[in-house]
Amino acid sequence: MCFLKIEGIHHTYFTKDMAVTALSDIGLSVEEGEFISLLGPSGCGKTTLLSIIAGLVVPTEGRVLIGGTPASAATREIGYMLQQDYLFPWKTIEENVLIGLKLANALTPKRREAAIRLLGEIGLPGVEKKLPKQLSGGMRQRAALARTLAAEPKVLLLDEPFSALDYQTKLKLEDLVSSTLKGLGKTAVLVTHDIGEAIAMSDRIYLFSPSPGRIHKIFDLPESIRRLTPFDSRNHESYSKLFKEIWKELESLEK
Ligand SMILES: Nc1ncnc2c1ncn2[C@@H]1O[C@H](COP(=O)(O)OP(=O)(O)OP(=O)(O)O)[C@@H](O)[C@H]1O
Repeated sequence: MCFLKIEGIHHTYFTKDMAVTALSDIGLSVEEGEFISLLGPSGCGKTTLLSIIAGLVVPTEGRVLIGGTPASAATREIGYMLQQDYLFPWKTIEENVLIGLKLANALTPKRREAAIRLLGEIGLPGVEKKLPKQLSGGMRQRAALARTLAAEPKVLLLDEPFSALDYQTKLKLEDLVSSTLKGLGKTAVLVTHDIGEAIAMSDRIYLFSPSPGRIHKIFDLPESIRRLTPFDSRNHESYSKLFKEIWKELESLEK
């Protein structure tokens, strides 16, 4: 069933002395539990589209539906995970993880218990009373994931969440995020510059072209690679072929 629907999105930013059309004629559908990636050259409107899905930017034209209802920033339907973890440095990990629920006046003992359990499940047992500065970069991103999931969003928006991490930590977190989201049946949209990451994590990749941002090509990943973990996908026989195909398309866009 189509869960996240993006219809006829067109967006122009108006500044004092000019207008920049960031997106034109964007339409796509994502089923519940699917993981898609947005890939493309710098400035092709990937972040703008995420902000529109999150309800943070109102598009000039078009609309976003989640489960048939217009998306809005005012609800807890959407979770955002960014390159920086944005944990509050003076709050403990537990306080950070629960902050979204607290602000939304939705913190219950059951949800608190579930959030603490989630911290354990994603490899952070016993860190609840620690401050962010006492954790490594990878551990902080795990805590950021727990904070995002604690609010029980229906759709997760991931804006280059691994790009500030060292390579080994990034590979580990790709596997962790993928298995956690699959386990919970969450729908996710990832923005990345990393072709390998997009292949390893996605069910489908949307390659954007710039000026204005449009969907240039869609890559549906074969079932044989989709059912693997991101790490194993990188070792699958069709990985290199897909990588080359996407790389060639990207190069043609930058000419
Ligand atoms: N607030 C803004 N005001 C004016 N123009 C903007 C604004 N935000 C983005 N743009 C312009 O819109 C276009 C798309 O930008 P956007 O950041 O969405 O692209 P992107 O694909 O995410 O880029 P990158 O990969 O470099 O992060 C660019 O031309 C950018 O300069």
